[in-house]
Amino acid sequence: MTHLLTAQDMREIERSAMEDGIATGAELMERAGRRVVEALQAEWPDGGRTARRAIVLCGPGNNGGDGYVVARLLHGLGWSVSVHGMGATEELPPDARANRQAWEGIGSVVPLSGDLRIGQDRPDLVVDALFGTGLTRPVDGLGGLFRDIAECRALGCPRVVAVDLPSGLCSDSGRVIRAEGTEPAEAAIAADLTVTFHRPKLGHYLSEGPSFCSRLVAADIGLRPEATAGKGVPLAAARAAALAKNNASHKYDNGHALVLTGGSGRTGAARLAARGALRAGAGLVTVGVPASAQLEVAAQLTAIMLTRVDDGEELASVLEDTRLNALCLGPGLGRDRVRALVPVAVKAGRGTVLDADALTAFEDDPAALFADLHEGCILTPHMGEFSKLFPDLAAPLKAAPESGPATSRLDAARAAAARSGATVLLKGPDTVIASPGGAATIAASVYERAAPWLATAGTGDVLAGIITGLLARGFATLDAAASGAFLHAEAARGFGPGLVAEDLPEELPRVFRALGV
Ligand SMILES: NC(=O)C1=CN([C@@H]2O[C@H](COP(=O)(O)OP(=O)(O)OC[C@H]3O[C@@H](n4cnc5c(N)ncnc54)[C@H](OP(=O)(O)O)[C@@H]3O)[C@@H](O)[C@H]2O)[C@@H](O)CC1
Ligand SMILES: Nc1ncnc2c1ncn2[C@@H]1O[C@H](COP(=O)(O)OP(=O)(O)O)[C@@H](O)[C@H]1O
Ligand SMILES: [K+]
Repeated sequence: MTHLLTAQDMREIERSAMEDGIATGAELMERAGRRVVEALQAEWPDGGRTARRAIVLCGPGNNGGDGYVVARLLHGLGWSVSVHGMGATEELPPDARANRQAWEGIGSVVPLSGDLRIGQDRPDLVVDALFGTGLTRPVDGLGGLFRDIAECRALGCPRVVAVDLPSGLCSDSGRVIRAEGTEPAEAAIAADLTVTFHRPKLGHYLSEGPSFCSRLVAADIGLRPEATAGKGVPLAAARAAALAKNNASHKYDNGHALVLTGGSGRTGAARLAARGALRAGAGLVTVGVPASAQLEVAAQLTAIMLTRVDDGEELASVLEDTRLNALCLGPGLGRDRVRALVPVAVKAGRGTVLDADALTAFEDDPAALFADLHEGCILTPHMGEFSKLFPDLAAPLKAAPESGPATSRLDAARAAAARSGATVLLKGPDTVIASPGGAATIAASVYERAAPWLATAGTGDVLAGIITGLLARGFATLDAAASGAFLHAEAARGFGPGLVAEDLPEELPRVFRALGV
């Protein structure tokens, strides 16, 4: 399982490797530079040409130090290399200084100026080794150069390789550190290939990170895997063994999910959720309908059952059947039904997914919702819904982050979980999931797992249903949310272009089979 690290985690791992004599800083830097060169050779094997030209941009810290190693190695491979560096040699940290001096035995270091324009030179490659995990404030005075690089890159030349992290990006949040009023494109360098070391960082997966990294390689620099134990946030995955059904089980062993719907004409969302719950493997799924929608829903369902739930009292009486062990409220529910049903549902103490209307209906008084939430509850907002329930936590995500580490979507989800007492799943290509105790996971549909066809109406309803189905099957809360988000994205990837929400539940059997369930 891949764990995403913070910059602090990485510094600790590096420090303990040096203390334990696993490697010196100089060795790690040499390996880092070498891995970058190997990765770019593997990425662009068209390098048979002899007269290749690279511009290497080196910052004032150890990221710059990696850059001087890359410059030296490319030179050794016959590249024509020009190096533009920040800071005076004697002010660089020791390993970076030594590598700059080694480069100065080969070529010169031109002081980096914001007036540099690579368009005139047309290099084949730009190596961005300005800033990595140590960026703490907006990059000053290089906006023109960054724009120039972006414009040339858009024309197909040069290729840009980022050392560890695209400069300007915050390693912990994936957000571009920039002054209010500046554009991300003038505050960070977008890369074609990003080569990071040991393990990916949170910033490679969150927010703008993937679009600035483009492609990500995590290269081994000889740090021990054990050093990472207990650190980082796992990427969500699903386990075949947990998803398999016991051969001796009967339907009630796999739980009974209840999905509440709104009135006539707005039952599609709950039906999508119910289908998601059924395909996720719940033993039974029932839709709770008001009188006005009974015929409409009955005409549309077959394997899914139906029960009348007109008000809170009826819901309480339906929930006397303790075999109903997982509830889903929100998709298409309507504000009035939310107010009537959500308090009853939450007080019943079952695994409960609250989505859509069940969140926004509490916009005026989120505390009224939070008062009754318990550890079996999962809130599944997208950013708009999140902003309504947690406006103060959403605000820093909307403002330009002027210092690093910047508040991340993960920080916001963790704070929301702690405040609400429920697991919070904040949706997006970088879905973050946090439980009230602080445990978290990231279900990212980025890089080779991109699932852009999920951006269509109703897919969130299916996600709520899949998670409800897993809760019904007995998955622990965080696991249900994480596995559900993973399966949902895999279903979208499996179906591919043209996906609409209805396709997602029907794709799940193929996802299970591919996982070896
Ligand atoms: N950890 C590991 O295991 C390994 C790490 N390795 C490499 O080290 C990198 C981390 O190095 P790092 O800590 O020196 O930070 P880095 O990103 O070079 O920047 C810090 C410098 O920039 C400065 N500075 C910051 N913001 C600025 C701004 N806006 N404008 C101007 N200056 C600014 C800051 O100055 P200060 O804030 O101190 O004033 C400081 O001088 C990491 O990304 C990886 O590439 C590898 O060698 C292999 C093993
Ligand atoms: N570009 C994207 N890449 C990956 N997943 C996405 C993308 N856009 C949306 N999604 C996912 O699709 C779902 C959309 O849910 P939501 O916004 O609630 O839509 P709806 O309310 O129409 O069902 C979420 O699971 C979200 O994470
Ligand atoms: K960099």
